[in-house]
Amino acid sequence: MATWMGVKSIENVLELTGIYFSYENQTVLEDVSLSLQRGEFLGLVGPNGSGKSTLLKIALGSYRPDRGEVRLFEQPIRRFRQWSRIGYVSQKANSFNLGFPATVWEVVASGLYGKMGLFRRFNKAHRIKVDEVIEKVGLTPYASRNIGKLSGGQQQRAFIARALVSDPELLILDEPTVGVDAHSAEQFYKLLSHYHREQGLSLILVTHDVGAVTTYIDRVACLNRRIHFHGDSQEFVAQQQKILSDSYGHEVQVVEHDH
Ligand SMILES: Nc1ncnc2c1ncn2[C@@H]1O[C@H](COP(=O)(O)OP(=O)(O)OP(=O)(O)O)[C@@H](O)[C@H]1O
Repeated sequence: MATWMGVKSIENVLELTGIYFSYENQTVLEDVSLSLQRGEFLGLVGPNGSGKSTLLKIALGSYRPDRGEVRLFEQPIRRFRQWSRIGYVSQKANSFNLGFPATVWEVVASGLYGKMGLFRRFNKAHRIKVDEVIEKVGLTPYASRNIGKLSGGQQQRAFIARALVSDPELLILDEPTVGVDAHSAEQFYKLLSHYHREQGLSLILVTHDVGAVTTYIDRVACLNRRIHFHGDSQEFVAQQQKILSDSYGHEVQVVEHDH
């Protein structure tokens, strides 16, 4: 973290400024600015097709915006090289190829490749790390099982473990609880909350589960082509019907989590 005369300045792990993006002739993002400070847990909500996944892909450098600037860990994205500081779990993890011949352990261990260089030889410390993360996500009994033989929720936990095994500072999750039952989703939010609180992990969670947003998350951004709200989750809760009807264009029923 940058310091000047002993005063800690706040570090943005992600900063998007004035982003515009179109697919062929469809404008998907218009003047979107959003930032995430170190240690923040941001929920990104918005209706289907509102540009959430596109925005994440821009943040991760997969797409280049038509206009605007992306900064990661205070560096312009074109100069950023430390990709192992960022973990990403895409929506596609939900539709993983069930025939893929790898065990849970191997899938999780593959998350270390980025840090290991060319020869990819696991030493004892690597193996301990993989075992630890598998235990944290509650998959120890399934470690040697083929990933395709797990339930959707268990597979999802394996993909989170793969993203966490390299100790990222920022974790980006695109709708990780789709197709996961309510109890598993709750466990999953608790796990994220643990990493957030205990290890200061910065998180962006794309979700349609507005109830989770209000329970576990510090800040909320509501996107529908433009940012319709960006602020504290308390403030979001206080005004959520208005914010959601502005951005979704209709009344939204909010399911409260029971805490
Ligand atoms: N590769 C693509 N080519 C053309 N159009 C696309 C492409 N990907 C997404 N779109 C369109 O861009 C818009 C934004 O899509 P995006 O996936 O970013 O939305 P989203 O908010 O993540 O949606 P959801 O909540 O349904 O996952 C949608 O209208 C979508 O149809």
